[in-house]
Amino acid sequence: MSDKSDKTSDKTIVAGVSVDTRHWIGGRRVASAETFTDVSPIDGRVLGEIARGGTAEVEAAVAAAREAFPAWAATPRAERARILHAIADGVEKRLEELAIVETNDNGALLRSHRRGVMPRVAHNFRFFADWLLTLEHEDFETRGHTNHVSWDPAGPCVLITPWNAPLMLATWKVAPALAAGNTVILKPAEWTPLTASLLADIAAEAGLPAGVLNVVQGYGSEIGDALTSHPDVRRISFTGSVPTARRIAASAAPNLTPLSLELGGKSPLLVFADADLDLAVDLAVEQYDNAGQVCLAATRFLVEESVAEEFTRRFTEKAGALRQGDPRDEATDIGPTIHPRQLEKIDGFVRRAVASGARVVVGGHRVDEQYYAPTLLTEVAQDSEIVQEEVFGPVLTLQTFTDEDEAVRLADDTRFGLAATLATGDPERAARVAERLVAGTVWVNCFFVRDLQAPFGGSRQSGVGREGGTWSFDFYCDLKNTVTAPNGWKSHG
Ligand SMILES: NC(=O)C1=CN([C@@H]2O[C@H](COP(=O)(O)OP(=O)(O)OC[C@H]3O[C@@H](n4cnc5c(N)ncnc54)[C@H](O)[C@@H]3O)[C@@H](O)[C@H]2O)C=CC1
Ligand SMILES: O=C(O)/C=C/C=C(\O)C(=O)O
Repeated sequence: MSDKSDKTSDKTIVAGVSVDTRHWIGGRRVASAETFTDVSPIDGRVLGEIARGGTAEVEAAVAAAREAFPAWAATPRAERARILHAIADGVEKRLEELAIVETNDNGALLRSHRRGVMPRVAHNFRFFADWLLTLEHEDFETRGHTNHVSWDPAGPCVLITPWNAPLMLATWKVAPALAAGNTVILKPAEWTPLTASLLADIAAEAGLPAGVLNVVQGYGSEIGDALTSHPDVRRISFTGSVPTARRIAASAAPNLTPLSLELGGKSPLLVFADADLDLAVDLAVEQYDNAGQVCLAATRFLVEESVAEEFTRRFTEKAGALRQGDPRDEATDIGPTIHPRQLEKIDGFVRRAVASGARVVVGGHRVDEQYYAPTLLTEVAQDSEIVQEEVFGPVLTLQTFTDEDEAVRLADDTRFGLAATLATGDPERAARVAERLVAGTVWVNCFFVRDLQAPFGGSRQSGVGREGGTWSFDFYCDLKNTVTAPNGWKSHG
């Protein structure tokens, strides 16, 4: 680790935007002796050489977060909220830059970043700033004693985030952690390190004190183990894969550091014969969003047998009209996968499925080493790998069912439980089925309607805990109940 805070060579220019490639620790830019290469999934072009952190950078970042904690925790809520709104202002001011850098870094559609994702980044800060100010628990009495519940800041929080929606998912965690009065060490995914660095600039410009937000860059376990096993870390929030979550849980276990885990899914889309079939097909085609690299994606279509043929016909027609290509082009519907390694993984899933009897209805092949054709497979067994495991690419399966019980049985028969989507014209059926499904979120005749007030997370191996609204504050705070004797002085109740 070395301090090279004056060197302009520690910046890279991405689509005309200057991005610092060093860590952000204690309000200073910090370089590492080693770097890693960040490439664009659009065309494999090198975007920059990024500081490759390890134990020394983690020690420095945790120390900075620990030092900054008491003052930030003591900062009045209204002032914390004001600074979070100023960060949101900064995000909105630089929205176009953030959108173009993110698209170059993770390959998701520029039009989505401009119009959907980056506005949500700003909203994450505004929402949690405002929610903080409403956070009250009514005092209540126990045999004349008053119970007062408070949300106390917990301390330094480690936030580890993935590449599929880098800044959106990072700020989902950063905003409530900061609002709660904690300090943060953010580690973005090594495939998408850039917008986290821009966030550090924006936060500093907004007046966030040094050390309150730290950004460390580096490879998964190379830097991750030091972060997650650190005894001074009070919370760990992680979004990513199940194997990494297991490793993080093991690393955090000796300190009993509380964890929030938002993991993968294998969510179903249930289409009943009484559904509006055009709506069902629209919902189905949406599952190719972000080239299928969305944890919430309903990747398993379960369609009532009597409408399966017509559903498949309409889906095939609609999917065939999708335009795959450069995500910077406004006309593109599906961009690249994040990395050739991810594409290899996707292709492996499809080849193994076909070898074991799956029939390709749509796609089923790579376009080149970055782009995978949107794919639909049918004639897949419930216990097959392609039905049970998360692919995280534009690969969907279709199975049929004959009645509601079978639909629910198939829907619930994986180790995941993140989300489920229903298409039905019968509100009573919707209520009945929703109640029986194991899922953190159920959408009825809609998809991806998200509200930060709602609890968000997964059941079974899709996660541990919920974030969103008050649930975020429950996680990022040490809840305390202060019991006061009648008249404020009598003891033992
Ligand atoms: N939101 C989601 O549900 C996501 C799910 N995935 C799933 O995971 C699969 C693999 O993708 P990866 O990028 O390899 O996911 P991953 O779970 O390995 O990476 C996510 C984050 O964890 C970090 N990380 C990795 N090892 C760590 C460790 N030992 N300690 C602390 N942090 C660590 C990474 O650097 C990254 O920031 C995907 O194919 C997909 O199935 C991936 C990204 C997001
Ligand atoms: O957009 C959201 O609210 C949540 C998105 C979550 C994912 O896409 C993910 O973790 O993969």
